[in-house]
Amino acid sequence: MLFHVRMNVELPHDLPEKDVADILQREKAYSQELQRTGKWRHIWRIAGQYANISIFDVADNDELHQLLCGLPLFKFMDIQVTPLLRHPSAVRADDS
Ligand SMILES: O=C(O)CC1=CCC(=O)O1
Repeated sequence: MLFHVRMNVELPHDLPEKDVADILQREKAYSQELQRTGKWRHIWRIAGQYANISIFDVADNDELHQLLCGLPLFKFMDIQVTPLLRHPSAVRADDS
């Protein structure tokens, strides 16, 4: 199942710099590992915002929930999820 996920990040201003660096390093490693598995298909920065648009390809809602809850930045994020399905007018056989 494909999901469009928007993640808005808001880090507390009083979070110590070394904690921020640690979280961001772990976030990058976690995200890149999921991208390598194909579960996190796309990640795009939203211009001018500390936010991204991502596409996940996972088995079901439960798997998506588990993956999102595992994000090191999870507690600092506002996450909006939109389930996707193929449009009947799409001309490509896949979305790669
Ligand atoms: O920077 C972001 O948009 C938050 C984020 C999600 C995965 C990642 O590496 O950073």
